[in-house]
Amino acid sequence: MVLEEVKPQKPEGLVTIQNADKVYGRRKVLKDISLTVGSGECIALVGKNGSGKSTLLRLLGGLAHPTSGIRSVRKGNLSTGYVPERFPQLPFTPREFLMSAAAVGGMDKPSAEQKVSGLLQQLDMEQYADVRMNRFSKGMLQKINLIQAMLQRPDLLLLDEPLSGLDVKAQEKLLYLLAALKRKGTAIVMSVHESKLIEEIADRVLLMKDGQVIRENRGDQDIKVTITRIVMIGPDPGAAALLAEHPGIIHYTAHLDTCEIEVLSDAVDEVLRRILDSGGSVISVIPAGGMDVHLAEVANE
Ligand SMILES: Nc1ncnc2c1ncn2[C@@H]1O[C@H](COP(=O)(O)OP(=O)(O)OP(=O)(O)O)[C@@H](O)[C@H]1O
Repeated sequence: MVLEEVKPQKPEGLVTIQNADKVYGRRKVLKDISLTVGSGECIALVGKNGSGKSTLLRLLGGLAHPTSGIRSVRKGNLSTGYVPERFPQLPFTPREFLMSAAAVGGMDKPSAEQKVSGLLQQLDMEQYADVRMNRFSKGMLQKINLIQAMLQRPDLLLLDEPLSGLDVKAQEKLLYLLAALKRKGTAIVMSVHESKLIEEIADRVLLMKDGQVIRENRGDQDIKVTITRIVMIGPDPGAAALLAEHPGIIHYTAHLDTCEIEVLSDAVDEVLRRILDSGGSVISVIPAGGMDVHLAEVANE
């Protein structure tokens, strides 16, 4: 018996960017980016503030054009949903806003009403459907932001920090909605730094630094990408700036007395060593699972 070799199916390319640069003024904020997004795949973009994640999302969505290089999309219609990082406080109600977004997208009124109500309900926003959004909190605005992008079951969903402002319950619901969309074939590209979202739905993780993709991890390569949060005191500003350059660090937030950094877990040992070598002290290390390991407690055992 001859067994036919079954080749794994490559997802259909929805959008491709080839050797793209993006220049703003005299600054090259994206450098030689090449990326194909296949249908139904989920790509997470991680990297420090200013590394180019939002710009790449806008390029993929055709909301910004590459200064050089090419963006091409598959033949036919490509419907795209985009969740920007910040959503304005508009003087409309969610129902007014979402119904007009649906109409602009060509949805008929009965389907739009059904979809809008369903999504508002799923994200616990039904009771605010007719309240003006200029009184909404950041999390409430983010939910409306997400609903407008998911309304028409887009082929490509671009999410800029989708969990930002959402409480734990809303995050869980969003994860569920995104996983369902992905199963139905929607491609998702998201700028993200929560390991929960990465672990549950990302097929590929691209680490960006200074406008370049410096590393790519694929789920099928069995490389687990998890993020660990380290809270520390110090070190002095010079050493802190050097530390922040470490490619494993994807987020660096300085508070009044402490610094909080998010680190790819495989770089944690090296980063901890650097913190201690440069005179900083570590207050806590919080691995992806959310278990808070207090070093002071460990030291006292
Ligand atoms: N419209 C613009 N005009 C000028 N500079 C811009 C513009 N958009 C982005 N930039 C610059 O491009 C660089 C990359 O910005 P981008 O927002 O893509 O980074 P990011 O990784 O998404 O950061 P963050 O995590 O803070 O959102 C930054 O230095 C930013 O100031």
